[in-house]
Amino acid sequence: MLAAPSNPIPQWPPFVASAPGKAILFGEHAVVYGKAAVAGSLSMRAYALVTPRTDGLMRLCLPDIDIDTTLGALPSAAAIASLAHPGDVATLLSAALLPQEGPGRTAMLTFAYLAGALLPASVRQSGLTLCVRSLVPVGAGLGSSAAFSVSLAAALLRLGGRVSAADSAEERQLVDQWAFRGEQVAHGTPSGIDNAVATHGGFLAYTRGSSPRQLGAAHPTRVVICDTRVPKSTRALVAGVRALRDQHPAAIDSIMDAIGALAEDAAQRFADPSAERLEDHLRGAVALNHALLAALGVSHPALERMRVISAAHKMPAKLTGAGGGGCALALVPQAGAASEVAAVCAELAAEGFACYPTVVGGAGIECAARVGAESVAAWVERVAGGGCEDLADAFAALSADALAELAPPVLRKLIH
Ligand SMILES: Nc1ncnc2c1ncn2[C@@H]1O[C@H](COP(=O)(O)OP(=O)(O)OP(=O)(O)O)[C@@H](O)[C@H]1O
Ligand SMILES: C[C@@](O)(CCO)CC(=O)[O-]
Repeated sequence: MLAAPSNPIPQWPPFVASAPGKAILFGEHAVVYGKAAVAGSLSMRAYALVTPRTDGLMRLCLPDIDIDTTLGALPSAAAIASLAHPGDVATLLSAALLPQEGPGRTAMLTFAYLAGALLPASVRQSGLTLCVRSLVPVGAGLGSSAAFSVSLAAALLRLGGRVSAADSAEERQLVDQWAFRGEQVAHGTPSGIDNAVATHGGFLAYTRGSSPRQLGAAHPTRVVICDTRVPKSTRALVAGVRALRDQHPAAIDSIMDAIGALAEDAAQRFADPSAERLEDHLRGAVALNHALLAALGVSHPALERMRVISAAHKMPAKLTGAGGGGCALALVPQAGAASEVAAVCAELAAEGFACYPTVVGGAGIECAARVGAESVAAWVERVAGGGCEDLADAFAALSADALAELAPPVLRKLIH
């Protein structure tokens, strides 16, 4: 068990912990079976604003999923430590407090687990408001749950005095470990790749059970992420692949080996100083990886339609995440014109898909009580137009464009 909370911050100003979504470039599903996967962080991020209270309440304000609620007593750290699996946290809470099912239930359980384990007594007594806003679409295969868990774990660890800016290797490792437990609450048996990318940022090669490896010079890669808006369940898709493997073990294991080989090869090539050579390689490998995933039964007609459209614009694409709907990513040639990206997005939008032209390979977790020269509180008040009674309410109402201003400066340079 990880060490108990220590050295709490006695008085604290509002601060924001933010973590990115992820796109898996190679290796989804095979990673569950011990193969390598390569993933990168997105410029789309979750932002958790934490503000102090004095009434002892825990307010959880999650406007993206229509939750604004106040939790009474949290489970004790000892009760959390005694659980056989983080997902059992529901047994420590009153059923009347929780929605029966859905994103709200999962998010509240994740919060109860991490806050119960990590919040020091002083903050439990005084209370807090947590408001999470995210530009990562929920449940689309872009790691919204990991972005949520990582920003939450970092915020709570900071309140316990165990993390400050979350910028050292030690602090990041701690955030990653706790965020993984948050992911276990949400997903049962996740591989850990999503929380590793959301914590460390850049590009990572990951094999279950080993520490993630940061990759090479990591040329930031232009992509179009396309959300087919077809709902999917990661848990059900992973279970479906397992059932297929039970029926055809040798064949499915060969597919897993092939996917793993593509990921390993790509991981090596990320060290290539030539962005052109890397791009050439990735374009072929992406198409091949998608074909193998389709053989596992995790594609969907909407994903195939997306691939046809993007291929016509010379942008090879693959599903990213669990598949079964959700998202695909198309590689944009580094020399591709903005008009070509706009054209492919317009065609995809005409199919009812949501498009996000973005960059893979940006920053990981960040924790800060300042935005440039301003305090977080002053920044929220100014951007919200001033006169806010409640900082969390103002934050909840900010536009997506305003939120994007909170992205780390390095990332903002890449996006614009
Ligand atoms: N903006 C948010 N506010 C609150 N909770 C969130 C938010 N975004 C994600 N979550 C939490 O994450 C869960 C979504 O997890 P899910 O695995 O379905 O999607 P994903 O992480 O986007 O996809 P994948 O795991 O395939 O990448 C939600 O049910 C909720 O608990
Ligand atoms: C499908 C999967 O490989 C990726 C989901 O983003 C599941 C996992 O790794 O936990």
